[in-house]
Formats: sequence, structure tokens, C-alpha cells
Amino acid sequence: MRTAPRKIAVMGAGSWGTTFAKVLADSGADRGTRVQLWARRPEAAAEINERHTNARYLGGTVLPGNISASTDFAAVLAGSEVVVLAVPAQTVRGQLRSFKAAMPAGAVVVSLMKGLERGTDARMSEIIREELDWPQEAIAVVSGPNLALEIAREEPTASVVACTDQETATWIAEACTPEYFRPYTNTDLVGVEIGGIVKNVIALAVGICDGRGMGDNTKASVITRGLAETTRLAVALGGRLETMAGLAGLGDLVATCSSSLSRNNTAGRLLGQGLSLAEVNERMTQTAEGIKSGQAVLDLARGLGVEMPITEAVVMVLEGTLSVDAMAARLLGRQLKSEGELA
Ligand SMILES: NC(=O)C1=CN([C@@H]2O[C@H](COP(=O)(O)OP(=O)(O)OC[C@H]3O[C@@H](n4cnc5c(N)ncnc54)[C@H](O)[C@@H]3O)[C@@H](O)[C@H]2O)C=CC1
Ligand SMILES: O=C(CO)COP(=O)(O)O
Repeated sequence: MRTAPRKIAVMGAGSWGTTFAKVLADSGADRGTRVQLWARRPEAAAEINERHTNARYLGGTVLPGNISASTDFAAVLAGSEVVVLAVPAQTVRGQLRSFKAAMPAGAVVVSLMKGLERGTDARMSEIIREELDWPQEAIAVVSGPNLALEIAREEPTASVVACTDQETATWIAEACTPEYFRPYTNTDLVGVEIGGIVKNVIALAVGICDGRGMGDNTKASVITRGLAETTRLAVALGGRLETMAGLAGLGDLVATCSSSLSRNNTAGRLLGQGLSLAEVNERMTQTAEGIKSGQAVLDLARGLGVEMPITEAVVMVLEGTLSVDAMAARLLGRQLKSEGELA
């Protein structure tokens, strides 16, 4: 059995990167694990090292002493047995190109990101494989109902560690098991990734409904039909139906669509209140992946002949070809069919 990782690199010191670093550091504190965060801004690295906080993202949360930070990515990567990626999805390909020469051989690369690349429709695990030429069995994804701020406050949360290799998934899960965080493993990497990507787009739709003053029937209908279209896409890509009923499917969808902490839900609400996309983008200080991933999800679905009416309506609102008022009528599709139909 593999021993606990001694050194873990977390690339990206934003909301989730910093919180997940805390999860790993709390989990491995008594096993000698050290977690190093790569931060872009020197002030952020200094604050983490000197005051053990990252106030811009996590307020007063005090980070454990076995977390340090640096702006030197090569130093952070050197000797790490696990490399966690927590940067905005649309930037990851470029970042991996700069990290490549410094990547520690044999490390497991873990994606925390919930986005699909525009232009290529690539999932994050596919980009990691392509850009780093990394073995599939050493690429994992962590996804689930994981609003960072709640986890930073140590509120009990479950999640999923997915990898096509069960042993790798188990090893990573063992490295992130502080009392407040319970990871389950899953070998359905595709299903877990798709669940995390599409729920952001559905959360935009629910936020728009909320912003227009619509009530719980509408939101529950959009969430449920949102899960149906997410499931169609995941299954068309080879993902498993059961995954979509689990934490990375239904679980994350419910958390994101009901939480005011969600950036995607918040962005949707602002659109629903009548702000333009430019105005919404100006207000958002953190990443709302659905805004950019929506089009990629739709392109991927169209290529596979999968119908995604809610995603389509959200994309039209984002590109300005459908008003939020007209969106309501389109949200649930018009063609009558049986509820159980996947196709
Ligand atoms: N915050 C949350 O509750 C959760 C977020 N996620 C996912 O984690 C990923 C990262 O999200 P967050 O940490 O929340 O985002 P964030 O916006 O809080 O932080 C992003 C981090 O990436 C850094 N970064 C590096 N290169 C960048 C570039 N070129 N442009 C912009 N920022 C750059 C930023 O400095 C910042 O530290 C996203 O894919 C998100 O969907 C997943 C689960 C929970
Ligand atoms: O992924 C998340 C919760 O699981 C966070 O959602 P937002 O990116 O919308 O904040």
C-alpha cells in the first residue's frame, strides 16, 4: 500500500485551491504531509506564509501550519507526489505548457476544475493528458457539492474522487479525509467531470429564474430537467447513469442551484435582474465557469446529437440573442415526451 504523500502542490490560491489545500493539510498533518500553494500574486503568498490567511477569498479562516505558499511554480512542483490544479478552466492549457518542464515525474495530477474548454470542447482531464502527456491512471478529478466557503468553515461535506484507476482514486481519497470532508471514489471520470461542468450552466438558468422573481416550482423543474440533459450528455460520452444520481451529479447540482454562495447562481441572478453580461462580468471577482463553458457544452452536445434545451437557452441569453423574459418559455422545451426518455 502506498504511504501518504509527503509533499503536495496546489496550483492556484483562489477560493477552492486554498480551501482544498486546507483539506489536504488537515488530513495529512499527523502523517507529515506538507502542502505548498502556488499563488500568482506575491502579496497573496506573503499573507499565507506570514498570517496563515487568504482573506480575499476565505475571510478570517486560519490555514494550518503545514501549508506554505510561493509564486515560484517550479519550486512548488519540485518533489511533489500529488499536483492539484485549481485555476480557471479556460487558462489551464496555457498554464500546463509553462509547468510542463517542471512537472515531477510519477506524480498524480488532480483537477478541481469544473469547466469545458471553449473551441476544443475538451474536459480538464483530457487537457492534462494532452499537454503533459500524462498517463490516464495518474489523472484524477475531485468534484461534488463543494462550496469552498462552507468547507473552509469545516461544515461536513461529501465529495467524489474520480480516476479510471481505482487504486489511484483510493490513494487520493485517503489524502483528503479530515473529519469534515468525506470523499467517495468513482472510476467514472467522464460522468464525474460532466456533472461538475454542466451544473454550472444549469445554476445560471436557475439564477436567472430567481432574478426574474420566479418561485420554487420553476427552479425545481429546471434543476430536474437540467439533470436529465446532463445525464444525456454524460451517457453519450460513456459516463454512467448512477454517477449522475450521486454527489457529482445531483448533489452538486442541488448545492450550486440553491446556494447564494455559488458564483454561477449569483451571475445568473444578476442577469435575471436585468444586468448585461458585461455588467455581470464586471461585478464578479471570482470564476463563474458556466459563463464560458456554456457554449462548449452546447457544441459538444450538438456534435453528439444530444438535446440540451436549458443549456441552449442559457447560451442564447449569454450571447444576447434571447431576452431573459423570452427564456422562461423555452426553458423546459416544447416537444411532449415521456419523462423517462433519455434520448
Ligand atoms: N470555489 C468553489 O466553491 C469551487 C470551485 N471549483 C472549481 O475550481 C476552479 C477554480 O475556482 P476557484 O478557486 O473558485 O476560482 P477563483 O476565482 O477563486 O480563483 C482562481 C485562482 O486562479 C488563479 N489564476 C491563475 N491563473 C489565472 C489566470 N490566467 N486568470 C485568472 N486567474 C488565474 C487566480 O489568481 C486565483 O488564485 C473552477 O474551475 C471552479 O469551477 C470547484 C468546486 C468548488
Ligand atoms: O462547484 C461549486 C460547488 O460544488 C462552486 O460553485 P460556483 O463555482 O458556482 O461557486
